[in-house]
Amino acid sequence: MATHPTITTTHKPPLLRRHFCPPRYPLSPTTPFLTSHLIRNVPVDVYSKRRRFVLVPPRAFTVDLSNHLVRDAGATVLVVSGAYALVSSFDNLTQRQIIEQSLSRKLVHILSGLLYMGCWPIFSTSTDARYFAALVPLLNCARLLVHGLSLVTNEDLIKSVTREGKPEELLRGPLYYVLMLILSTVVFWRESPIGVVSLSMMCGGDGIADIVGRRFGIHKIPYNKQKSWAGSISMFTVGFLISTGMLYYFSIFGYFELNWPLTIERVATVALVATLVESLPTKGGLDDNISVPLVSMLTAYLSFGFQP
Ligand SMILES: Nc1ccn([C@@H]2O[C@H](COP(=O)(O)OP(=O)(O)OP(=O)(O)O)[C@@H](O)[C@H]2O)c(=O)n1
Ligand SMILES: C/C(=C\CO)CCC[C@H](C)CCC[C@H](C)CCCC(C)C
Repeated sequence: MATHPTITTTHKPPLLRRHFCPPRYPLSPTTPFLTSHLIRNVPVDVYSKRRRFVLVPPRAFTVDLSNHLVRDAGATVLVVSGAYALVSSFDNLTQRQIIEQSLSRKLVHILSGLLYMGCWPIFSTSTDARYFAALVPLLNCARLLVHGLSLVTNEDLIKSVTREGKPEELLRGPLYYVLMLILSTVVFWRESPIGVVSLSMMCGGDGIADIVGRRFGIHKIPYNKQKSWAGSISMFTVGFLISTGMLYYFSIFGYFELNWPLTIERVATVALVATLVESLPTKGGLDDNISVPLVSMLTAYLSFGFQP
């Protein structure tokens, strides 16, 4: 039989947490665990003073914790399957010559990161949720390494995400891309506009610059004959629109509240700086999948402030 005190109150858990978590213990989704730990180890005098509040059976918290684990593990499996399905679908479209390999690569570039972010609300509110989410790009990172180093051959992956069909290409753009997804998920997650805007610029903005620039980029940028006005203008416009749309999406879930006139100015600044950096000549220099998200993070950090 359980030896814990019985529940004799109608107070809801948040109230209990307030009583049992002194200010030095942050109220976070892991608080239930800390709370049950504190209750069991609470010194006797404090315990007796607050006897009427020593009410929460640790079992309830264990169930709460395991609910989060089940939900996050399920969400991870779902998103990993989604990533696998996306890459296979584009391989299929390329094989059937419905789209060119270069277009497939850019569509995977645009869609995978944006859909990945779009899935973030599926994860629980636990503080560990971001690490479960980061497992998705991490597994893809391992997949790129294994195939990029030719330890295993997978034509699907190579055909849908490389330009020339060489395995070693997986170790450049696609690898940097998933590394940026991991970085942003772990550092910013869905609670900060910084990560959301930076990934939107990398996926949406940079991806569209290539698609539009290759097709309509007749007028080249004076300082970089490889890039065009059409590519850069579309990067700025689409990057700005996708970033704003993503921020709106996350604000609907209540992850952050934004002052919209100010947010629009800030997103426009980030989009402008990212577009300028993307337009620079980078022969042998930093890949756009590193420079665009990093410079966007820095600009967003300076304009939004850090809200991890
Ligand atoms: N601002 C831009 C960006 C890209 N492009 C077009 O898109 C092509 C690919 O650009 P980019 O992605 O920057 O080139 P790479 O780094 O070589 O390719 P990738 O990022 O796909 O590895 C360019 O050759 C150019 O035709 C453009 O016109 N204007
Ligand atoms: C071609 C790419 C970059 C070159 O600029 C992108 C490579 C993408 C990866 C191989 C796959 C990444 C998958 C995402 C981490 C998860 C997507 C999940 C979603 C539900 C489809």
